[in-house]
Amino acid sequence: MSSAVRVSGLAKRYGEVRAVDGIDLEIERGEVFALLGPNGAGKSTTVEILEGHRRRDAGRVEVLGHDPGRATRQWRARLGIVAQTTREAPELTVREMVRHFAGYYPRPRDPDEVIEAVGLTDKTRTRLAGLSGGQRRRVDVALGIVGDPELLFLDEPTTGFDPEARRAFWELIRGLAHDGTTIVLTTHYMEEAEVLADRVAVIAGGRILAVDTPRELGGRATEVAEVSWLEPAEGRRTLRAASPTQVVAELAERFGGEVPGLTVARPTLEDVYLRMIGETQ
Ligand SMILES: Nc1ncnc2c1ncn2[C@@H]1O[C@H](COP(=O)(O)OP(=O)(O)OP(=O)(O)O)[C@@H](O)[C@H]1O
Repeated sequence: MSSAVRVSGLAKRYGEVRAVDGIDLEIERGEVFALLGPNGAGKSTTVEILEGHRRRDAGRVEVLGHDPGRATRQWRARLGIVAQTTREAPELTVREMVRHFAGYYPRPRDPDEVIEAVGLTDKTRTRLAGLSGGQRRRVDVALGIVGDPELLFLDEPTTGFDPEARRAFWELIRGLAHDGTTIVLTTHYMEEAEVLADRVAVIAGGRILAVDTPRELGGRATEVAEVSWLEPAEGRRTLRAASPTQVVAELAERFGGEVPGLTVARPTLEDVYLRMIGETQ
């Protein structure tokens, strides 16, 4: 099967600012792909070009087999977009808004099922103006998926969510991915990328610094680990170890069982990400 997204040599300038400066990218169908990068890195510009909402200066772009620069209605109907929250139509109820959007698509999902999927069943008859910020964001997600898209763009989808709502949202996205929806996600939450993404791309200054699985980005999986434990009468000891399992086995033997306060840690996704970004500055 062809890729969902194929990009080569993509470039976009705003005056002197090179917002996107030669990006190559390939996203498989069914993949959850996260774009990570600091403010102003070029993520939104890239995504807007993929969505057909912004013109590019150079490069080849194919999204679901078509050039977004020549978007048709049929092609657009195959995409779902959850951009930043709009404050449109505050007088409509949740159900009215979702039904209204369903009408734009040739084969929409059932609006009430979508409302249930985003956890707003008890707010079905509430006007948008009466929702909290996190609830409004869930409506945005409902509008993005009601067309049953093949490819879903999520721009910082869980900003303003409480932890429970965020976890419920992750379940929802995992369900969509499981059913074959390709998902392109931008986020500033490393945990979100770690939980959801099959692969992440780190972008800074309009360029891609690395593309890998969250687990392996920047050599995370093989990097030296830190083994730490509580040594009686001494306090916490920490050892850097290329073979942490060996160190733990030796400790277990010496303590004759449970090692007090034992932790084994490798760099988090955030550690690796910050190091990559730091090296570009
Ligand atoms: N319409 C515009 N006109 C002029 N400059 C722009 C415009 N949109 C973006 N830029 C600039 O292009 C660069 C990339 O911006 P972009 O919005 O793509 O970054 P981003 O990675 O999405 O950032 P954030 O995480 O803050 O959303 C920035 O330097 C920004 O100031």
